[in-house]
Amino acid sequence: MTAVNLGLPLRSGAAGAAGVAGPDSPYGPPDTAGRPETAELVDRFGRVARDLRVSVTEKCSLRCTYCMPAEGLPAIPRENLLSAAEIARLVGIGARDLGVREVRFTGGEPLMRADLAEIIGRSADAAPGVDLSITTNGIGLDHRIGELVQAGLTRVNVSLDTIDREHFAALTRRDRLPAVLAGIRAAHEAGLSPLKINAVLMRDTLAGAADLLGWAIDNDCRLRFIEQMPLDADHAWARDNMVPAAELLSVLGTRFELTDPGRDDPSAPAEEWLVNGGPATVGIIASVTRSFCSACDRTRITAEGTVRSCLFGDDETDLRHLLRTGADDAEIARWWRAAMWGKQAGHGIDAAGFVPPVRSMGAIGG
Ligand SMILES: Nc1nc2c(ncn2[C@@H]2O[C@H](COP(=O)(O)OP(=O)(O)OP(=O)(O)O)[C@@H](O)[C@H]2O)c(=O)[nH]1
Ligand SMILES: C[S@@+](CC[C@H](N)C(=O)[O-])C[C@H]1O[C@@H](n2cnc3c(N)ncnc32)[C@H](O)[C@@H]1O
Ligand code: SF4
Ligand code: SF4
Repeated sequence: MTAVNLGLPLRSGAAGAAGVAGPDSPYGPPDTAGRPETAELVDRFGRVARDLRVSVTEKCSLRCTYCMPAEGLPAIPRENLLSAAEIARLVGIGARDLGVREVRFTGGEPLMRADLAEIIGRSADAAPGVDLSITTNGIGLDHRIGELVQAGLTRVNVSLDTIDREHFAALTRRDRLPAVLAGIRAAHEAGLSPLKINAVLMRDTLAGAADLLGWAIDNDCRLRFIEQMPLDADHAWARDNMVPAAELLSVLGTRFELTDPGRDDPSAPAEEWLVNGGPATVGIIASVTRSFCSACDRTRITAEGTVRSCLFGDDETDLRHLLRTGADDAEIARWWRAAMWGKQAGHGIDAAGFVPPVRSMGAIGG
């Protein structure tokens, strides 16, 4: 798709989207030739997106080396960020008109939005009965958990790569491990369950992986390791250097007995293993070596209000313009469906000539 600017900065902007299609584009809407007449978010490969991930900010309290540049992402101008009311309107359209069944708020760091409780509360009103969760680094969660749960938050995933304080500070460029642990404790005390922990698997974290799993089991957390993807802002990822799931399994196998209970949901990114016969588990999100793209059920909205059909797909479709120029819900739903019809088959990391997307993980929303 040719890059089309609708008031969003292209390539040079806050988060650097590559190509943005939208309603006043001279190129018109995304191509929908062959799309069946269905309300749902279907694509050319027969997949249906029902899991919505909404990025609410590019800001973050950490600078994880596998995600952000040391200086953070360029700030998105305030007027380009979706408001709480705009986010809730899209969540409502997704749930009511497009078949969305669960919504996850992410970022950047969602807790950096002072109005996160308002975002969740308005979304709960707009989409009653839909699961509303966050993926967070946990910093400050202890101070916010009450208002978030009251607003309608149903679940929390916290990212934590190591329980060694010095190692944490090196990986995240911030000495904030105690704050993350306080956030995890607060989520437990608030009764949010299951509490999942995401750890990015790297050469650097492999040695501490078994310790992290032992800690997670002792602290009633469901740990999942994520294969590192080429979505770091510094472009340091290298296929030859990444740790594949199989290597992790053999390392964990020296301390724990792992059994594979079989994958029950093919579109869930994590494959679960029973630890020492269960009930404890460890999950592995093998995005690179055992990709789940063929069963992908995700649709994404960026903090600036564009639909991003795939983590690795730079073509985006601008809904913010529609939201701000009086479009009705049916028109917004039509554009969203069109955007998803064009979703690519998969990440393509193993294809010859693979080029990472322009936006990094923190700018897309994990
Ligand atoms: N390749 C790929 N990876 C994804 C996708 N969604 C999530 N991931 C990876 O999985 C990690 C964990 O995602 P979470 O935000 O915890 O979401 P989840 O695993 O769907 O969460 P649960 O529903 O709680 O299991 C992300 O940080 C990504 O690294 C996706 O659509 N594609
Ligand atoms: C981008 S963060 C946003 C939410 C929040 N700041 C957090 O860290 O949970 C979402 C998830 O993406 C993961 N992530 C970031 N960069 C990644 C990469 N290059 N490969 C795999 N996962 C990555 C993080 O570990 C985190 O679990
Ligand atoms: S992974 Fe999350 S916490 Fe770490 S830099 Fe990226 S957005 Fe921030
Ligand atoms: S890389 Fe794209 S197609 Fe594959 S699972 Fe992620 S979002 Fe879905």
